Amino acid sequence: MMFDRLVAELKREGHRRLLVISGDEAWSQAQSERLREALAGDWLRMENDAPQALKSLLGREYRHAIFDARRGFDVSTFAALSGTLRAGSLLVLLTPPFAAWPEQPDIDSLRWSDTEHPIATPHFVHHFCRTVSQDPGVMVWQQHQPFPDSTLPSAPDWQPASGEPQREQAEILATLCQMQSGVAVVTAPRGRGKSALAGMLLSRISGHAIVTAPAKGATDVIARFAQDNYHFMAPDSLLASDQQADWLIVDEAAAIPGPLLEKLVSRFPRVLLTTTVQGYEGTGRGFLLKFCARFSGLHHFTLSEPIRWAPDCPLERVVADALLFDDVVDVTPNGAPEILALEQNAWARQPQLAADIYRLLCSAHYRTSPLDLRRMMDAPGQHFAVARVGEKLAGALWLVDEGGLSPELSQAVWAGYRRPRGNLVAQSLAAHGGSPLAATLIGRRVTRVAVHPSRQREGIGQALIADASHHAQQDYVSVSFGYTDELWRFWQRCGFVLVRIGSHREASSGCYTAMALRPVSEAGQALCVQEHHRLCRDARIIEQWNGEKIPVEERWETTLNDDDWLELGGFAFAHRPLATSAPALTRLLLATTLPLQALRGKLEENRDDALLCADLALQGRKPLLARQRQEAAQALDYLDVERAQQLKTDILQWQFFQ
Ligand SMILES: CC(=O)SCCNC(=O)CCNC(=O)[C@H](O)C(C)(C)COP(=O)(O)OP(=O)(O)OC[C@H]1O[C@@H](n2cnc3c(N)ncnc32)[C@H](O)[C@@H]1OP(=O)(O)O
Ligand SMILES: Nc1ncnc2c1ncn2[C@@H]1O[C@H](COP(=O)(O)OP(=O)(O)OP(=O)(O)O)[C@@H](O)[C@H]1O
Repeated sequence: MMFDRLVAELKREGHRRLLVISGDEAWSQAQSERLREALAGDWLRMENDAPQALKSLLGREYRHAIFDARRGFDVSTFAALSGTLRAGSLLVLLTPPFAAWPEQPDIDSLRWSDTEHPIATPHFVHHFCRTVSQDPGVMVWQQHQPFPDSTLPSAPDWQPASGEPQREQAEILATLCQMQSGVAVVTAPRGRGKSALAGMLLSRISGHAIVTAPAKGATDVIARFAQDNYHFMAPDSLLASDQQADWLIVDEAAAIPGPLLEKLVSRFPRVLLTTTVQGYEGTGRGFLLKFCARFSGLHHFTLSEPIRWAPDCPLERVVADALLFDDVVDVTPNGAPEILALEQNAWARQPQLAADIYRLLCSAHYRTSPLDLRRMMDAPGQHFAVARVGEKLAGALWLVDEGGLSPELSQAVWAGYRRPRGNLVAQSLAAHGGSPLAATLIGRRVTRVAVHPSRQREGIGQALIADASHHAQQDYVSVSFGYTDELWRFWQRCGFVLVRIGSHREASSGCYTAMALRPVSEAGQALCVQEHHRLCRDARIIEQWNGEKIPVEERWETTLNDDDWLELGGFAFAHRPLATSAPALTRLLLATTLPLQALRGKLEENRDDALLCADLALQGRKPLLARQRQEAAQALDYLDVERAQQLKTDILQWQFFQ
């Protein structure tokens, strides 16, 4: 009965609330089941094992839900779930007993910590428990304790929206209806009426319009408001078709891969994109930073008043507090900054400062999500630095330890036999570079760096990086970033040397991945020189593969050297990828007159894999690659059989790694 009254009160006020049930398995299960029986609703139930759940939650609505975080806490899905709940809903969160929780391994950590087994996440758990315990809007029900007092000061009655455009919606509609051409974007947090607005636009225009979205089920609200003018097509079939229309409407645009979206947008005279701006993956802010930045005449609108629920909703507030969704960049930090290095215990000792680091990185980086928050808080090997002006942040830097693999494992990574999790740059140096021992060196990778927009180009970024390199007890500082000329200029100014450019554009950013090093020790210096030299020597071939100009001094050579022999051994006798070995293979082909059809077809004639397979009567890519490896072995034997056999014996040893 008590819950009936609570829910009736929430409905009257238009609010939703969080109920945390914390106790042992049997007790918390029993309480959640009792609640479910007592209250009518959808009672959507989720736990950590639903990786696809997040996308399916955008644009939907439910009454009441249970999130089971007892084994793992996927906070992005938790936040997404909270956004789907209608006014008058409870979100029930099941957690372990608070006293045991900080030490309990969290299976969600397997997604963001490069450890073999799940780890305990004490910093996050303390932060979360502190947040919910201090928030009067949250009911925390602990086993062996009475149900908490659930009363809050009474809020006014809520008037749900009538169906007519709300004030903010009406203003945007008026502008959109006048728009002759161009791209408009509407961003807002959850439940502000973005989709309804898109539907209202459709019902008001006379021309033909197409709606697209990552999932059709998520466009119900648009369809409802669009009346008769609703024509949905999935993004890929729309791209494949030659459909024309006066308007293209893209709902949840940030969840569509950038390059696909770009092609779609360029085909229609008027485009409306809507997207959620809240920190979980695949959503908004990054979309604005990265995708929308390329349209000069972009019209950007925002909606701030919630419509799915009333303003000041207790559930919305606690989720934003727990996941640090709110912005900090509005305040300009004036004055000379002081650089300060911080370790992970800052989350316990100076939680406000640590939270500000995350917020600043979020506001500047299109990919920063709650996964990063959890990684920053509890994954091993994380370090930070800030440029601080009083209590405010002008810049923040996040670094992670890498490398230090055993020689055996590093060689196995070089040969392509092993690819353990983590160590992004350190492993890449071994897997794609010239030195089988590269991953034994110790590096510190810059995961993210950001300077407050009003304080950029003052040398703060450079000072943060210089300080990190100065403290480092290691061989090098590294960075992996989506290549743009501006960013590369920054890294160059920070003393970094380019060592690798990826062979594929990243789907999310449309950029090639670049890796660069700033050597610290002598061993780091030697590795840096070797890899940079290799890049210069191979640049011409890499450019042919990815069609991009590589910003290094090209030093193409046609003859095979010792590095090439090793590389070719790795390709012929082990599992080095073709793209990595392509420059050395190109030189190998120049050194022999053997037919080597599978290699020449690919590297000299640039033939499609399918055609090549048909010509050579091979059943697909795997047999083709096996043939290419055989041909490389044959050519090495032809050039110097003794050397080739010795190389083969050495490299084959590396697979017997325990
Ligand atoms: C792994 C990663 O984090 S990669 C992504 C890096 N971060 C981002 O892109 C977030 C948004 N950007 C930022 O926060 C900042 O612009 C940063 C971190 C890239 C640079 O920080 P700042 O403090 O602005 O750079 P700083 O003033 O130290 O620049 C040093 C030099 O780098 C070069 N540089 C920096 N920014 C730029 C730019 N936008 N265009 C061209 N050159 C640049 C310049 O040569 C500059 O020296 P100058 O101003 O005397 O010509
Ligand atoms: N003007 C309106 N009158 C009546 N109901 C409205 C109005 N605008 C929006 N709604 C309703 O409010 C709810 C939230 O709207 P909508 O789904 O458009 O928000 P959204 O910002 O797209 O949310 P999400 O990011 O969660 O998808 C929906 O149930 C929708 O039907």
